[in-house]
Amino acid sequence: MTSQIIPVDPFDFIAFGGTGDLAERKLLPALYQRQIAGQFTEPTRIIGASRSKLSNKEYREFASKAITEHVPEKDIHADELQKFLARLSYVAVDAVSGTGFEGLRKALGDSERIRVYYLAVAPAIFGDICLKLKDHGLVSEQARVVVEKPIGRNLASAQALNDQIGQVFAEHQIFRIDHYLGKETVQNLMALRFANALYEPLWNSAHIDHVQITVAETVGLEDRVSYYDKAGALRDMVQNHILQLLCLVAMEAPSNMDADAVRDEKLKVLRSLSRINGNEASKLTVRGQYRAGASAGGAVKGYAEELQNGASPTETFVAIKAEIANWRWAGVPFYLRTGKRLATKASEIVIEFKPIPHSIFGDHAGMVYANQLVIRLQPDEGVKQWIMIKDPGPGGMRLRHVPLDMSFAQSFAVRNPDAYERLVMDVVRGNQTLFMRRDEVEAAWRWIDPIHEAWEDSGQSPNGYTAGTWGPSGSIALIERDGRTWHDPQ
Ligand SMILES: NC(=O)C1=CN([C@@H]2O[C@H](COP(=O)(O)OP(=O)(O)OC[C@H]3O[C@@H](n4cnc5c(N)ncnc54)[C@H](OP(=O)(O)O)[C@@H]3O)[C@@H](O)[C@H]2O)C=CC1
Ligand SMILES: O=C1O[C@H](COP(=O)(O)O)[C@@H](O)[C@H](O)[C@H]1O
Repeated sequence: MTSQIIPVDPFDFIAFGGTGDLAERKLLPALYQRQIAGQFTEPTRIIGASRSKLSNKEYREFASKAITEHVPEKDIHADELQKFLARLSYVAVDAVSGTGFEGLRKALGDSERIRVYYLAVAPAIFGDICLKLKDHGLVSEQARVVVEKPIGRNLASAQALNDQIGQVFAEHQIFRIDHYLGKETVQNLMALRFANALYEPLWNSAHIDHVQITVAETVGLEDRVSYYDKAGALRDMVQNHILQLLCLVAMEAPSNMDADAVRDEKLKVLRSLSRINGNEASKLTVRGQYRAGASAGGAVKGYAEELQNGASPTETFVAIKAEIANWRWAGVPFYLRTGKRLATKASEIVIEFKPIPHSIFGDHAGMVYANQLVIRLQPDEGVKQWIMIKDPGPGGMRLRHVPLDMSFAQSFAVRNPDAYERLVMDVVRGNQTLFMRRDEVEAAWRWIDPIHEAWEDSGQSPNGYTAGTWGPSGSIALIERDGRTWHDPQ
């Protein structure tokens, strides 16, 4: 099966932070993949911009290495790589002092082409870059700016950051990226819900018992100590990725796929989340921090040991029982959990339907399990609808719980593009459907901030958990005291 590639108009892609980790591991490989997929039209250019004094040749060497290391070998073709490198140039700029912006203006010239300013830099300098772009006359109507998470560390700082960016770019030019929205199965969740008549009549509190969202990672701190220790799992993963997933599960059908139609519906969900205040935080949330243990077959250090400077109150795991106070979802818990150094790397959404009201099969037929819809985001993207069937063959009526399995890799022989590939092309097209609007980001912080405040006020530390497990025992208690169980991804 082939997928249809729709070429985009020629564009200039300016990667601020073009020498950083994100550019190396994600942006340059994603742009290369879109080129070999045939999505570029000419003349498309990519300009790296950061403080290091590099020549064009040296930046091309950096990009060549990034692509060789982060693109699968089968996709590396010498002629395509040369063609890609020929698009690249580099300008040394310092966003704080402002040096180099004149050079950037010269490199861009007077073209009317689409300009994508991708801010792959620390949020502290987003405002500086935007203002300097404006001062140098580099913000045309065709310009877009892409900002990475985290947008702030609480509501006040997010508002300040949004104000700074908003002084220079109009909201329709601002692309707040959440790479989870570019994942294939996340978009498929919308197709599943809104392109099928089957689920919608059941998609409410009359038929759904609860929802689980698990985003589990096996990695630890990696080399992101300075960022992660100030952020923690709630800010790093829940405020953005997990709440976005929750929105897509819980939102009403938008009237169409236009950006604002979709974002209006997500915003209503965020605003309907029941606040978790001081007293409730100890009952409805669990924090953890990994201790030494085993991961991917080897011994790994605990978080505090990795930090080197000792103890830290930062959580590397969080589980939350969330409620959405509206007609569709009242009384349906959404259990959310994410953590580093867990038993496996996997992300899943589980929709558990209510059990049948009465079993007619008697004691010998075996258990009757509730139907579950399991949406697997990664790895092995796909959807499984668990149902009860009769165990095949003679010997009476015995029941079995089996999945109707739609694994995308098996069903479709097409390459599954990385989230950044899809999202970067959407920026060029000017399609904001899969990007967060200012009010969404701020509504998410309004829900997150009281949880943080409650944790700080409690003076308690996160509970320890052994690396390579499913988090602290309190997380299991959080769901089991409601008579339910976590569905641990395999
Ligand atoms: N890495 C990842 O996987 C993810 C990153 N993000 C976000 O992306 C952004 C970038 O992260 P990451 O790539 O990891 O960070 P890095 O620290 O690896 O890179 C930062 C980049 O910014 C440049 N830079 C720093 N100061 C200035 C300045 N004053 N003027 C111009 N350029 C500057 C650096 O180059 P130089 O020193 O040469 O100036 C470098 O290229 C952050 O906001 C991060 O939170 C979000 C999700 C995932
Ligand atoms: O944004 C982030 O996401 C990654 C996990 O992304 P995934 O696509 O590998 O699931 C996480 O490791 C990182 O801490 C966070 O900043």
